Amino acid sequence: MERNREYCKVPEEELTAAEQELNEVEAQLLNLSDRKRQLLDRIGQLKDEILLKKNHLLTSRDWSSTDFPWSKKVKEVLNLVFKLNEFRPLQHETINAAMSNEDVILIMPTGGGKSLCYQLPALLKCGVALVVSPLVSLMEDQLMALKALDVPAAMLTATSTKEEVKSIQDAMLNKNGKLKLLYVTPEKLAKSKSFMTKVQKMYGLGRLSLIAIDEVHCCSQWGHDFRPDYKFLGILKGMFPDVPILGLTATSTSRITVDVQKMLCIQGCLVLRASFNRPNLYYEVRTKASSQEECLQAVEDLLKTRYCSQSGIIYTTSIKDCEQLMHGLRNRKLRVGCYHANLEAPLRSKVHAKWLSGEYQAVVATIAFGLGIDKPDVRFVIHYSLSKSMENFYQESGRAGRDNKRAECILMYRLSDVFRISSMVFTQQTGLQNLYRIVEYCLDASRCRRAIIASHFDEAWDSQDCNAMCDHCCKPKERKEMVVTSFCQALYKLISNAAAVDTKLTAQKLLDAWYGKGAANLRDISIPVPKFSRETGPKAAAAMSDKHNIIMHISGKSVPLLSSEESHKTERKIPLTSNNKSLAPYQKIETLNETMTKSVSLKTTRVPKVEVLDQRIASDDDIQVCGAEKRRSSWKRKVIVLDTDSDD
Ligand SMILES: Nc1ncnc2c1ncn2[C@@H]1O[C@H](COP(=O)(O)OP(=O)(O)OP(=O)(O)O)[C@@H](O)[C@H]1O
Repeated sequence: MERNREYCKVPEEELTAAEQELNEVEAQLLNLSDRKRQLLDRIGQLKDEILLKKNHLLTSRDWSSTDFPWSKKVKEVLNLVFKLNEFRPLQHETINAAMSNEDVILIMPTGGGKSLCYQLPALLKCGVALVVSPLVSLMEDQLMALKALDVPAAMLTATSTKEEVKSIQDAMLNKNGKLKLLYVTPEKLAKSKSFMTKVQKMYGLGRLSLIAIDEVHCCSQWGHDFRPDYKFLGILKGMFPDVPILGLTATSTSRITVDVQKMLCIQGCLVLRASFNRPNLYYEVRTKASSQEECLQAVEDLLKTRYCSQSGIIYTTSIKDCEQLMHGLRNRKLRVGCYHANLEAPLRSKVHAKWLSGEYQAVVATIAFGLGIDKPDVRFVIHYSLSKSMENFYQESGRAGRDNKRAECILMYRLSDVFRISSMVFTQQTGLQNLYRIVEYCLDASRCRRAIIASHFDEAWDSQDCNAMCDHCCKPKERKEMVVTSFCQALYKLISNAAAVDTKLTAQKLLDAWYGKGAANLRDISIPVPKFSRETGPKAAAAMSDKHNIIMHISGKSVPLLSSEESHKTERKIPLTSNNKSLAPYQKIETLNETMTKSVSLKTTRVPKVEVLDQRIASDDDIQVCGAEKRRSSWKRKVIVLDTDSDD
């Protein structure tokens, strides 16, 4: 009996001891995991510091010096091979950095002369430079220009013949080969193992002189042009650590640049950024009429008077618009051609050639007409509807005035185009965000257009820099600020009313109801008719929807309004019209019936953020603060500025 009790005591004691030890181990684990977290944080910080230090060191070097061992040769090649007298801003710096085997990201506006920055070092260095370029047509243009200068260059694409591939691969590995530049698409690099093996061999022979990556912003998901195959380029630095990488782009915000550095594993590299200001470009935003006829008339007037016998481009959003506008203008006896992705390549080349020769005054085009356009005397670029992002707009409008003479960039804005484009872009990761930046550019009724562009690209701006080269600085409008609380409440109420009676609500119907027009069951007599004109109404509505973080998604003609937090979750619930091909993948997810696909039930959408925001903007103090400090935070979105056509 006694022995038994003793026997029981042993496991009890052991259990207590084990539990105690477990507690101690857990406490230690907790301490260790705390320490692990601290160390990881610190390692991250130290890595950042090292990168920053490296970047400061790189940035503080005088890259424009003419005392580098290769400086004399650089000047000679510039004059004798490229037949140029002087460098343009940042070209010399980039070339010196590439010659020093540093990785560089060069951000230089379109037409600034980026190609020379890798072509010239490629000629000076031993071996072959690999140039990654996104478009075959771009590569062809480059090869043509290099051929004219007698520079040995070649390109490899998916359509290169076996013989071409063989002769290029031989040239890559031949110690005495003359080849200096090899253009390839990112797809070729990503998908052709045998080609990558040849590049590795070339590297082994010390013949890979540098890697230039054109349109490098395509690496970043934050960019407007993300290309999945660019992701593959991330392995290059690891494979060829001592070969300098030169990333080139015309458009990159700081966020995109950091992302690109990460993707390419060249964090802390030298970043050279040329000014985005194109002093010779005049920027203007015009209100676009609602009828097709009036829009055509407006473009006709511009082409026949202001731009009479001048050359230009008219950008449209869709192929259908492009063709319609071209026919409309031709019917009005204007010499225009159209250019879009659905045309066969020979036809596109023909249109391009006719435009270059002056046979066509303008090309009506989609964004397919862009990369590689190098006509110096483009005097106007008209955006027949807004672009999908500031980056797109800047790049497209930047095709004007490459000869540095005055040229004009006119954007025709109307609210309904915002709806159309948002339906095209809302499935893209940053599609709506990007679109709203350009909407802000259009809606801002007083700020210098160039200042908006500069701030978008994180460039310092002085109000004197514009030199009256935008519609606002040229003719400053009287500025009026309004508190939009009551307007938000009015719109919210109208939307709620429509939801209550389960009625479809289009943007037009919403505005009609606000102005006391349209279907009686959508109107609300308790809501005062706005005192500003009907033309200003859509601007105000769009300004509020954006500035108050209510995002408009369009599906067919319905306009659900969502708070930004909810938009992501709710996006997939938005039913789609069957004719909206770009959104087709989501249609598979949808189980909604046909009637639902034609109308978005407002009950399923979430609007109430308006009220929350309104409470916060109810104080006059708040409004003054945000008026004085517009960029401070989301609270900047409290006041909208309306056109002077408002009578209030
Ligand atoms: N230093 C220079 N002096 C005079 N002209 C130059 C100089 N550097 C480049 N150019 C010319 O400027 C034009 C544009 O150059 P390039 O095509 O390299 O520009 P880019 O920056 O690549 O433009 P995009 O982004 O549109 O491709 C070309 O006609 C080129 O010959």
